[in-house]
Amino acid sequence: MAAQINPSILSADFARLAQEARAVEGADWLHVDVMDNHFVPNLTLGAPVVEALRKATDTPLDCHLMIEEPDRWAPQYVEAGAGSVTFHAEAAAAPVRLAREIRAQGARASMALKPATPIEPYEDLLPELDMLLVMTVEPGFGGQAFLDIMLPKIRRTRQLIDKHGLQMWLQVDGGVSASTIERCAEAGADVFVAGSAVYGADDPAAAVRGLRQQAESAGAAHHGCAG
Ligand SMILES: O=C(CO)[C@@H](O)[C@H](O)COP(=O)(O)O
Repeated sequence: MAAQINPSILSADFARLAQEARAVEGADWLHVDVMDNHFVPNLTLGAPVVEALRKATDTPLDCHLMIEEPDRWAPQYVEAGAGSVTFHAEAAAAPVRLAREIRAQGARASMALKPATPIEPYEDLLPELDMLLVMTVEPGFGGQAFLDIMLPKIRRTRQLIDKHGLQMWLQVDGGVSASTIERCAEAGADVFVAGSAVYGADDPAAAVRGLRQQAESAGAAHHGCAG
């Protein structure tokens, strides 16, 4: 399977969300950043907007919950139409139970790690997940500079996924652009969230195609990314 490019609607025009969602048709998933002003210092949208987006586009929704108490709230996002739900390791009270609940509802279960959170304590949890998200900026805002220091963590996460023979996806998010995507792909990522690099481009759909091509040339399609 090819590398996946997930445009982040955090960089879109929130007054024109439906059109902005359709502007990136051809993307693999639409990345929806849910922020509660507690887990991160920013506030975006909730389940009713996810439900509206679901009706506005055929692109599946990849919801990244940057919220406290994901154990309580994540199921609402599956009900609203998310095809993938990512909760944060730092916020989940019972990550195994939560991942199982998301999967039982019929969505893909994913867990995110903030830059300072190591992957190693979560090794035994990986089989419960469909995707692991390594944040490459501090969560909260689009348009930040990519943290190169996260590349070794991406590599170590890829090694753990391969060690266990898992088919799960490895997503990166934050500062992913034409200048950084190849480094992420070489390190082992196969799902790429890009906000400003897509919505800041004159032609967002062409930006998605360009990023995908770069990621695949750098090796992202060879990491065992399975649909
Ligand atoms: O989750 C986040 C930020 O917390 C990201 O999804 C950003 O929205 C990505 O934006 P760029 O760094 O690509 O501009």
